[in-house]
Amino acid sequence: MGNDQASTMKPSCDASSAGGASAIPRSPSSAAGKLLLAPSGPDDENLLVPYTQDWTHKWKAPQCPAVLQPRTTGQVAGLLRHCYERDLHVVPQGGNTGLVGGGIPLANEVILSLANMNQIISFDAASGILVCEAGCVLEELDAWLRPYGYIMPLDLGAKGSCQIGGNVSTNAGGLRFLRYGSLHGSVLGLEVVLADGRVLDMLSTLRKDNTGLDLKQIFIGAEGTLGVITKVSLQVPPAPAAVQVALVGLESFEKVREMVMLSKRKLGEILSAMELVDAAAMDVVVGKAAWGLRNPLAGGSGANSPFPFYMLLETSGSGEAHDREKMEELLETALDGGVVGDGTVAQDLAQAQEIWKLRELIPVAMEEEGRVHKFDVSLPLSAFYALVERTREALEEGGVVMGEGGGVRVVGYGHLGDSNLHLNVSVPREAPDPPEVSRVVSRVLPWVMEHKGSVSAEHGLGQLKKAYLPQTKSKEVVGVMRGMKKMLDPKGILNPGKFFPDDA
Ligand SMILES: O=C(O)CC[C@@H](O)C(=O)O
Ligand SMILES: [Zn+2]
Repeated sequence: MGNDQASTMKPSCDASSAGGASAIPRSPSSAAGKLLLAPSGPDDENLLVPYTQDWTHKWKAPQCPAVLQPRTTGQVAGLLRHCYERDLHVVPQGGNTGLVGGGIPLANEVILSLANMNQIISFDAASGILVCEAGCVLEELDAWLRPYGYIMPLDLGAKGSCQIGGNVSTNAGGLRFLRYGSLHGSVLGLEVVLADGRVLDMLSTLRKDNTGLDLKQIFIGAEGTLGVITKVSLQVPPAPAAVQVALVGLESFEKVREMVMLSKRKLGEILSAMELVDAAAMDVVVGKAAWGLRNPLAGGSGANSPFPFYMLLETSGSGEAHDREKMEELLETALDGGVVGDGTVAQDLAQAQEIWKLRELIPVAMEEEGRVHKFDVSLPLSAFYALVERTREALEEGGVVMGEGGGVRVVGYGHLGDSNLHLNVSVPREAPDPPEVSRVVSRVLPWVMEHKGSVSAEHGLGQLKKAYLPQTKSKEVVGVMRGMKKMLDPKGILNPGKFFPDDA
């Protein structure tokens, strides 16, 4: 592509061959040309399943008459106007990769899929400003930008399926957050269709614009309750010329905290990711023999995971030799000072990808273990891992059978650099949760609140956590949020029963 200003192009990359694609299933591309998917007989029974259920099998729409698949903003507006006039409820849906049930109907809502709106509208290679439709798949956008020397400012395990409109609607965080920050900063503009079909053109491509309220911000993270995002304008960062990836093993969480400080000090502005994997999480991923992954720090010990903690460190900079030297110097200092027990720096891209897989595939590996209670929380580093230990201890004290082979597994991992912990508790799928498990998992989020954390760091509220909104925000704040909902969607047709608690 020779032009600086690309226009109306479909991302050409095949995500399944783009490398590093996760095993999170791709949502099927909708049948070309059709604007509506609706079962018309028994043969069509499973037609809507990819839209009405999520990949973790936790959320399932009891009844969904149809999936709407518009191709243009005008069609989205027309469909919403139609639904608004008839009081039909609508669930906007991107790649259906969310983890809190935000994109799955609760009753008989229709689904409005943005998958067919997947065109790149423009890209300015000098400023790095991308404008595209909401249904573009994240990984395809990233691959499309690479030849221009740019990347997407966010990266998630679900990149092969998730769509940029869904990312923005849920204010998704992910693996590059530490470096490029929140979508509240990267998104420059949005086009949004309101419940009654009015189109809000806020598709600015300016980095600076102090005229009036920055209205687009209220739609970022609103989970489709205030309007449907149809187009997105983004500031995308230059692709780093040099990337280093290291994995270190540590003997205690106290050492992890020391390493966080040391890494920040030694790597400074080139530090781009700092992820935590505990031994239990490492065991689960390496234990999937068919995946052929190995812990590079396992040595000859025979154990999958000789250390209780691992940190994945990544730098993104512009000088290969300089960045490598910095990473090696960090490891040397950390080893000499007894902060880490062992460490390795990836020698090439393949090794770097292998290390990243050990982290990115944890949610997929846990899904194979059973039904997973997922907790996505922010906690001060002083309380960070205590939550995992406390959960494990409480289950053990309650006599719950733990470990592999049908037991309950508790793993802790996440975006350490952002103080974002993912605590996953898997239970065997076949049986309902033992009462002791239910009791312990019900105590997790109250504990997080007691320790001044957030009950949803990056996954949103959806159905799963909507009850927590009034517990984490004041009455006045929730009141203003409700007022905005009333003003923009007075009939409450958009994503009903999500985000807002039933009784607030
Ligand atoms: O499944 C989870 O609990 C976390 C998923 C995702 O946010 C991740 O960081 O891998
Ligand atoms: Zn995450």
